[in-house]
Amino acid sequence: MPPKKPSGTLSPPVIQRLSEYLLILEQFIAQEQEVVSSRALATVYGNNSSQVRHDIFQIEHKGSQSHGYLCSELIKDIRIALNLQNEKNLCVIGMGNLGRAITAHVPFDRYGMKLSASFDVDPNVIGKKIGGVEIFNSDDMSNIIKEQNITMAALCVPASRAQKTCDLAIHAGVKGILNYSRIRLKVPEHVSVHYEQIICSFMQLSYKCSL
Ligand SMILES: NC(=O)c1ccc[n+]([C@@H]2O[C@H](COP(=O)([O-])OP(=O)(O)OC[C@H]3O[C@@H](n4cnc5c(N)ncnc54)[C@H](O)[C@@H]3O)[C@@H](O)[C@H]2O)c1
Repeated sequence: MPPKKPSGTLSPPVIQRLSEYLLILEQFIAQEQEVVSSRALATVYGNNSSQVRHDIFQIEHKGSQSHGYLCSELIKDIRIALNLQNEKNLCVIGMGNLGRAITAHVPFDRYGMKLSASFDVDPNVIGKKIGGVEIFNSDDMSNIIKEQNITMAALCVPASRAQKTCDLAIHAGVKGILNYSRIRLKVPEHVSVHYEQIICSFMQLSYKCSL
């Protein structure tokens, strides 16, 4: 049977909460807790039960609210809703400190993604493997992205190289970019960019701590 497709379009905040519920539900399972109420999930997540119920309602989960949700079934439906059933290939571009850390430590394979290649320009690292993933020469990026049907990239190059690298990756077929460099990227409409700046999270925390 072909894998089930996600049911519709979810908003970015709902997608973010669902992905975090998924991690919490996995912790419940690890602690051998089979059933969870919306209130318990909300308490751990830090929102309220009506928000949790509303989010779960959007993924057409058939579980019962009155007796709690079966964690394993809810995990299954969240994975379908987030389209984690169909494996997507991704790459890391720029294998310096950050690129190496992502390659070695992010558990992509548990969430329907395969880190199939990484790229750099430094001859000292090209040809090596980190976490079983080969570092290819950036000059070959276009061909390898096409050959391996890579649709997502983590961009970990210096800011001065980010736009050009991003353009090359998109031209080869990448549709989603997680951009760690500090510049805002210009991309065509069909491409999604997410920006990750750890320092911005600290700035937000710093602001809250100074109130
Ligand atoms: N978002 C965050 O929270 C965060 C945190 C740390 C660093 N950064 C940013 O991430 C990027 C990487 O940081 P880092 O500490 O790993 O730097 P780094 O200098 O250790 O690594 C950069 C790597 O990119 C490679 N590179 C340069 N041009 C390239 C190209 N055209 N194609 C492929 N590889 C290329 C370099 O050879 C090097 O290996 C920088 O832009 C940095 O500012 C962001």
